[in-house]
Amino acid sequence: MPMNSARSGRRSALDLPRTPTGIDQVFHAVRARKPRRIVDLPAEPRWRSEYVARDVRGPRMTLGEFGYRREELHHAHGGVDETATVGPVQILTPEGLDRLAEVCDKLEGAAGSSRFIATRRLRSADLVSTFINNMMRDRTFLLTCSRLAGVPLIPHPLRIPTAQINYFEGRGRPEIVRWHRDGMDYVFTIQLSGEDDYEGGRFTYFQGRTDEFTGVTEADPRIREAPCGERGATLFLHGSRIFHAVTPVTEGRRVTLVISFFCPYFARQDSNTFWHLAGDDGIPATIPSWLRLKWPVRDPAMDYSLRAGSPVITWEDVEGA
Ligand SMILES: O=C(O)CCC(=O)C(=O)O
Ligand SMILES: [Fe+2]
Repeated sequence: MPMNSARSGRRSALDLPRTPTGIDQVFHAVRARKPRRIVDLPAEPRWRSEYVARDVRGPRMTLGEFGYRREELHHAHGGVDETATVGPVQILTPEGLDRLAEVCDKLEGAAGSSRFIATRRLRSADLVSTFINNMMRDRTFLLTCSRLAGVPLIPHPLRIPTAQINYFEGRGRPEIVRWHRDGMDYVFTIQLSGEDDYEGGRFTYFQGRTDEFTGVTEADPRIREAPCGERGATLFLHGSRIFHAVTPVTEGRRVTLVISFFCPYFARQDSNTFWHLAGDDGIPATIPSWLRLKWPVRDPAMDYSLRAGSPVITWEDVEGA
């Protein structure tokens, strides 16, 4: 079993609030503001394909191990999309990680507060950072992510949620990630700080179906902690099917980059909902993105790659490892 049970901090993990749903989600959508644009962009190092680590492999859990039945999962290309978690793995070389951490540090001033899921975050980081944009659209990086998840992946065409930097500091109001499931299906979280840099900040998840989460108690052994303390630790999560949260950072500073991908072949099964997105970005910003996601296409790999400004990744590419 790749992940350890959360012994320490289990109590505080379940004390975390849950992301609003239903009518509360609509209130968030009405109040939420479109992500800010920053005018003075910091100078950045150049992204290089060599920053992608070689032969990235890690422990994997299936959605079956979370209680999902095969018939509930996406089927395509003779297989089942059943990867629940992979990792943590080191997806970047030490130098690549240093450069990415530098880039994310410099963007902190542009982060905005939110009470929806993560307390302080910068949405659409790839629209302001050429480094992150190029990293996410690098064919070697995309193939590495696709092979970890087992399906062809490109950056999500919704654009605003596709690259989010979360910042946590242990002073003032506690900075957390509420219990939530992501709107996104294919989510990689890269730790840009190491556990020596902060206290708290545990990545906690529920190893059960999302419809079993309500009413879960502190003693439930399915509340677990992912061992993501190492700097650079990258965890893949089938985000829409797994409840997860981050406990408050009580001291120091924790920074993560959360990148969300899209499988063009499963475009119709994409798990995002309009109100989940609008809860974070507001209604006006969500409408055009939503149309771009839902508009039918003829050739999914090609057409969605155009929408996401990404190289094309096909099933054949994933298999040709
Ligand atoms: O910062 C983290 O470790 C996880 C963040 C997360 O789950 C999210 O932003 O959706
Ligand atoms: Fe999340």
